[in-house]
Amino acid sequence: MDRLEVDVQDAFKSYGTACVLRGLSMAVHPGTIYALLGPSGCGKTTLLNCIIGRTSLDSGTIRLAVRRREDVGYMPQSIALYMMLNIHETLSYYGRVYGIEDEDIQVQAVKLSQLLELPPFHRIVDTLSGGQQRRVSLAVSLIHNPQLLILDEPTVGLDPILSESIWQYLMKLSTEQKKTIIITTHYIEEARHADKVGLMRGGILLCEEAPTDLMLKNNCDTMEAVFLKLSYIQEKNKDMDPPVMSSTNTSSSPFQKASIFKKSCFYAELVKNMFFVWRNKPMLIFLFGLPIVVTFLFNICIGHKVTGLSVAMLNKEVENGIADCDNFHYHGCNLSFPLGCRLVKTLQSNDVNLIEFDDMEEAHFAARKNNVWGIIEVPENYTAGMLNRLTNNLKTKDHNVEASSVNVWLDMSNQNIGNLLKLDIWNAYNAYMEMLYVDCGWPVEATRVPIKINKPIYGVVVPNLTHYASPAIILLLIFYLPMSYTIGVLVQEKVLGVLERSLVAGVTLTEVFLAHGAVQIILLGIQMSLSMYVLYSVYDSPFIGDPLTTALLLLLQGISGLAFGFFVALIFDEMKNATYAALGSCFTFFFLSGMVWPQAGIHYFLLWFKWLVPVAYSVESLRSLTAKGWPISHPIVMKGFISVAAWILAFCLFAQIILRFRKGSFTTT
Ligand SMILES: Nc1ncnc2c1ncn2[C@@H]1O[C@H](COP(=O)(O)OP(=O)(O)OP(=O)(O)O)[C@@H](O)[C@H]1O
Repeated sequence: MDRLEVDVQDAFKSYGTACVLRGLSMAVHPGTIYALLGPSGCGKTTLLNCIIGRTSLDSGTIRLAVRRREDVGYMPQSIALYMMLNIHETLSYYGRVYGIEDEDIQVQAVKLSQLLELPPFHRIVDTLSGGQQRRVSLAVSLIHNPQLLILDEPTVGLDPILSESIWQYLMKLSTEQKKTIIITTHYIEEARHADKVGLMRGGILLCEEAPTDLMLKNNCDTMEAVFLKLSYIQEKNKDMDPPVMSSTNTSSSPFQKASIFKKSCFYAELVKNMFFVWRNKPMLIFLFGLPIVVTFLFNICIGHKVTGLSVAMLNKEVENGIADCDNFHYHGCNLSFPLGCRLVKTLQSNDVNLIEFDDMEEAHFAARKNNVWGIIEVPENYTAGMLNRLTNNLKTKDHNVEASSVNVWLDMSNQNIGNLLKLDIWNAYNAYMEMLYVDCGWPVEATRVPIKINKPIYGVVVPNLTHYASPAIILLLIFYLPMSYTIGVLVQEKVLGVLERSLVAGVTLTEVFLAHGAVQIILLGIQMSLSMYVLYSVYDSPFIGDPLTTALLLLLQGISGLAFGFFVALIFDEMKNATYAALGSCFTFFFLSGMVWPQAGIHYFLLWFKWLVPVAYSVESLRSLTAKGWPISHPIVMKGFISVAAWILAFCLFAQIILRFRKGSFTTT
């Protein structure tokens, strides 16, 4: 029996309930061109996918004379090229994936360029015409001079002259170099050039013969006529003896198991990723610009004193309201100066915009119209009441308590503004009272609340929200930037079919992840430095910890973002779904990270699930590192490191599980 280059026996393959290959057998001899013809949807691509190991058969066997992926050249139906690379980089990438030395790639690239009339090497693939891209795609499948060539519709959309020249080249390859070529095409007449034609319909081969023999046997002048005749016969007999799948006859991968890490593939991926980043200038600006813009905006917009808030003022103890306050001498133990005016002056010096009202009804109306954030009413006998209260202390009568109380109504619909105003009013009261006590030579301590807040153990006397939230903002940034970049790049590679093409060529997902990770770590280092510079140097967020430990925690957090992005990219094949997943997780992580509100205030039920958030423990850890200067051995800091490391491992494990579930959908068997 003749040795076969490709031998397919009783192949069955279904997608769900649709049976695409139904007991198909096919024999391809070495050094020949085999044209696989058939209508759209008859299963040609599925058959080729099974041959090259992109997916596996449900039943049946595929035997190849070649055992290594490097001996197969595959051109998919879609263009499946990296659009950002130029022609030379594209050919070099695939050449390296196949383990060819750079000098040999150069020689072969020049040869293919002449044969296929490729545009100049420096041209970026994205700028080429459809026909030019198809020729580059064909050159990619030939760059390593493979023994077996599998071409899925290489001539589709090409002009007849170019199609003819490609056929001539393929014929030369098979006759002179004894290469075996399997080619699918919709252009049935083109198949006359092949040594053997397989007419496929409804998942089976109607016949397998030399084109001239086929036409002779069927008494037809054209291949089209043969195909029509055989299709008609099959249609008539379709109910007779449908092929039955043998459950015992299962297929295994036709290729030798390759190692999961090859230096050449890693290097090819690494160089390709670097070119990708370098070519994509807008993306680069975004990647480096975003940390700067976010950290600057964060510091500019958050945690600052709110000034200029308007408040309605009804000062009933002076006849002409606030204007009268200017008529009194403010300083000294001047008890004829109405104390309400002291409150007014202190509030004004604190940038509260007091708007005078004579009538309480009007003041409320202004609050309802959102013109003021609250109303302050100083009673008619405020000063007398207050002095009486100060003098009589415990013996103060109720009417004096009433007279010495300033009434305040606040619009608390905005918690922050309401609380800030409340604080302004408390502070103004305390300030004017203290000043009065000093001016009159009374003991100042007597007016203070008898609780002494001493120098803080950590942090500053007046902490600010920016300092509190900065560890969360930097960690979330460092998590999300690599995550979104990874999702963007990998899902795009999947959509374009380039990831599959690389996997078919022998690249493993481990190499993809490591090469991608290596480039990401460089980007991450720059992003981290930029964010830290803005937060800790330009804006002076508290930093008394060890910079190296801090950088290590941030780096690990970045890698966990990268692993999460990889995991999401494996699950979703469409960009929009991956984006939804990223956005959904972003909001969840944002709230549970304790950025807006301390984690201790989160509902206890959710607190049980805090460990499910990859940034939850690291935020506390980073805060302790930077603001408290605790070492890595401190349990709180250590928890952050353990949590991030565990998440990296967990995401890698989840990715493995996804790969097992999705085996055959975009990974090679
Ligand atoms: N991953 C998949 N999941 C579900 N159905 C699929 C999948 N891939 C292919 N099919 C279905 O299998 C059938 C055969 O598809 P295939 O791509 O092999 O046909 P084809 O002969 O190559 O068609 P064409 O000439 O148009 O490329 C089609 O009905 C297609 O919808």
